[in-house]
This record gives sequence, C-alpha cells and structure tokens, in this order.
Amino acid sequence: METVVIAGLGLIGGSLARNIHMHQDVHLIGVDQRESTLEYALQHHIIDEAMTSFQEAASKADIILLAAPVSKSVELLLQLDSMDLQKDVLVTDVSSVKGPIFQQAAAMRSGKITFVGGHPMAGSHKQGIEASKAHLFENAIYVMTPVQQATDVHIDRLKQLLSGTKSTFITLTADEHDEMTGVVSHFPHLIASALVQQAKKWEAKHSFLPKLAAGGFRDITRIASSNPGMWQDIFFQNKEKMAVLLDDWIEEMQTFRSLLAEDKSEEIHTYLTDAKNYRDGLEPRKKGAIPGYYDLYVDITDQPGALQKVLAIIADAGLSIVNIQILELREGLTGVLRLSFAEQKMQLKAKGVLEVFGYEVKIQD
Ligand SMILES: NC(=O)c1ccc[n+]([C@@H]2O[C@H](COP(=O)([O-])OP(=O)(O)OC[C@H]3O[C@@H](n4cnc5c(N)ncnc54)[C@H](O)[C@@H]3O)[C@@H](O)[C@H]2O)c1
Ligand SMILES: O=C(O)C(=O)C[C@]1(C(=O)O)C=C[C@@H](O)C=C1
Repeated sequence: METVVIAGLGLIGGSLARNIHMHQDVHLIGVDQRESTLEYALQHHIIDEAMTSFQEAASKADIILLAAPVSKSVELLLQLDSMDLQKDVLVTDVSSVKGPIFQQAAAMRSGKITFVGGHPMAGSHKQGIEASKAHLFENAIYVMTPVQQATDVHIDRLKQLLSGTKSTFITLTADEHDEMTGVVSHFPHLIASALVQQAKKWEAKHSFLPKLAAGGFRDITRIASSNPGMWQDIFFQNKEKMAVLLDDWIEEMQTFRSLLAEDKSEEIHTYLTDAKNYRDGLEPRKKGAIPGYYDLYVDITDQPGALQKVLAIIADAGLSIVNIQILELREGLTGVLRLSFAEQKMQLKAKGVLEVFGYEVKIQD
C-alpha cells in the first residue's frame, strides 16, 4: 500500500485528505505544525496517522502533497532536497502561486524526487481543517505545472490520486498560471479589500453607511473576509504580476473617470454592456469559476416568523444550509432570502419543497 503524506492540514490540505481517504486505498499521514489540527484530523478519521515531524513523515512517503501557505511549501520543498527519502517520490503542492515553488523544484538536486505542481481552483474565504470538505473540488479546474523531467507516468499517478475530487485537470506553465490567476483570483481579492477599506473610510462621514451595504456590496466583498496571512503571502509571491495588474487597473479607472467627466454616456453604456456580456458568458455553476455554492433566492414577506418558517421547511426536508443572507427586506415589503447549499441536489430539493409550500423560488446563474 502506498504512503501519502499531506503537509499542512488546513482548508485545502484537509479537504484533499478527506477526499483521498474516501476514495483511495493508501496509508495517509498528516503533518501540521498545530497539534490541535492533527488531533481533529485523527478524531474525524481524515488521516490514518499524525506526525509533527515533516522529516519523519517524508522518509516514509511515496507521494508528498505540500498544502501549507505558499512560502512555507517552498521551504518544505527545499528541505526535501537534503532528506533521506524513498526512491522515486512524487511531490506535489496546492500553492495559489506557482512561480516560486516551480523555481525551487527545478533547482532540486535529489534524483529521488519528481515534482508536479498542482493548484485546485476552488476554495473559500474560510480557513482551517474545520472548514474542509471532501467535495470542495468537484467540477473545479485543477491546474498542474510539471517540471521538465516529469513524464506522463508521473502526471497520471497524480491524477489517479486525485481522481475522487472530480476536478478537471489541465496543464499550464507556472508563468501562464500566475498571470491568469493574477487576473481572476489574486487581483480581485485586492479589489474586494480595497472596496471595504473605502467604505470604512466613508463611514467616518456617514455613520449609517454600513446599513446601506446590501446585496451588491456584500456579494463583491465576500472574499475580503478571507485569511489575511494567506493573501499577504500570495500577493508577495506573485508580486511582479500584481504590479502589472495594478498599473492596468489604474489606467482603466482613469479612462473611466475621463468618460464620466466628458459625459460620454454612450461609451459608458458600452463599457457596462461589454462587462455584462462577458460575465453572463462565464460558465455557470462550475465550482472554482464563480461562486462555490448553489444558491436559492426565496421571496419572503417581512412578517414575524417568516424566516423561521422557511428554515423549518428546509430542516424538515433534512437539508443543511451553508449560508443565509437577506438581500432586501424593508418593512411591509417582500424581500429576498438567499440560501446557499453545498450541493446542487440539495438546492434542487429545497426549491421543490419550498414551492410545495407556495414560496416563489428562483435559481440565478
Ligand atoms: N483557501 C483557498 O481558497 C485556497 C484555494 C486553493 C489553494 N490554496 C492554497 O492552499 C494552501 C493552503 O491554504 P489553506 O486555505 O488551506 O490555508 P489554511 O490556513 O486553512 O491551512 C494551512 C495549514 O498549514 C499549516 N502549516 C503552516 N505552516 C506549516 C508548516 N511549515 N508545516 C506544516 N504545516 C504548516 C497550518 O497550521 C494550517 O493548518 C496555500 O498555499 C494556498 O495558497 C488556497
Ligand atoms: O472562493 C473563494 O473564496 C476563493 O477565493 C477561492 C480562490 C479564488 O477563486 O480566488 C482563492 C484562491 C485560490 O488559490 C483558488 C480559489
């Protein structure tokens, strides 16, 4: 039986551990610097064995998966180069930035290691093993960045290990990966945080401002609630691409400001229409692309107990909700309740039962 070591049992490492444990016949060793995380993983049968020493775990491994923060995974890979390992160890990672780890992998001198980088394009604003889920990567794009020496045999070995994730695997160079994730993942995180900072600044003038922050603001800033340590690390590791995107953005905003100042309403309409068409054309409901949850929009009235009634119907149907949000509910008017589910079949079942009770329910892409 092969031994798989996962170093870093947080949201991503924990989710992969759960998935591998469920689908593969391997001995799974978890390594983490936090004792409480290892205890949790053992108690919940996410791993077979826990170790605090990376070196001890690595010496037993056939496959090593690095799932610590990006800069820590680079350090762990460097440590592997001088360790006593089994023959032909496959090493992979899940880092959100691929350049630094790829450079380290290309500089490895140990002939025992083959590195095939990995990045599952799904996640959440939560952190830690408690938030991990075996199905987190279902339908997500899983990017692979193999080093030059890696063959199809190595890549297939990794795909086999991860086959239970039901992800779609693609291969990119580290540079292509970092440029594209810079655009669709890293830079949007900066913008979300910047919007929150802007609101915070304006609150000094209008203390009522946060109460006006309805669906739009909440939707676009969800990811500002992500793990600051992880994103600080990502921004620094992808510093050059971030700098280019910042220049690009500043130029774009200046253009928009000129259009407004010059009353170019046609151009602004075109700008917004282009963006709408592009956004509408993104594939819906694929985790990793745009939202990771399956949402239902339920029209409810602002009556005492209205929310409880909906929740009771959902609970009676044996369904669990991962998030609830009231998007607009003003006195006496109907409003929209957004219920998020982890799986599509739960979303559809909830729609069915609520409709039986006469609720107007919508699914929006
Ligand atoms: N959160 C996401 O949405 C997401 C998605 C895809 C990839 N990633 C990448 O996955 C990696 C992990 O992110 P996460 O969201 O799971 O973070 P997390 O904070 O939930 O988990 C990180 C874990 O690594 C452990 N750790 C830190 N240093 C370690 C070390 N030296 N040795 C062993 N364990 C160590 C921590 O104790 C923690 O349990 C990062 O590289 C991140 O870029 C994150
Ligand atoms: O859904 C989220 O909260 C995420 O931020 C996930 C997300 C992203 O889409 O940007 C974040 C970082 C990753 O490396 C991959 C996915």
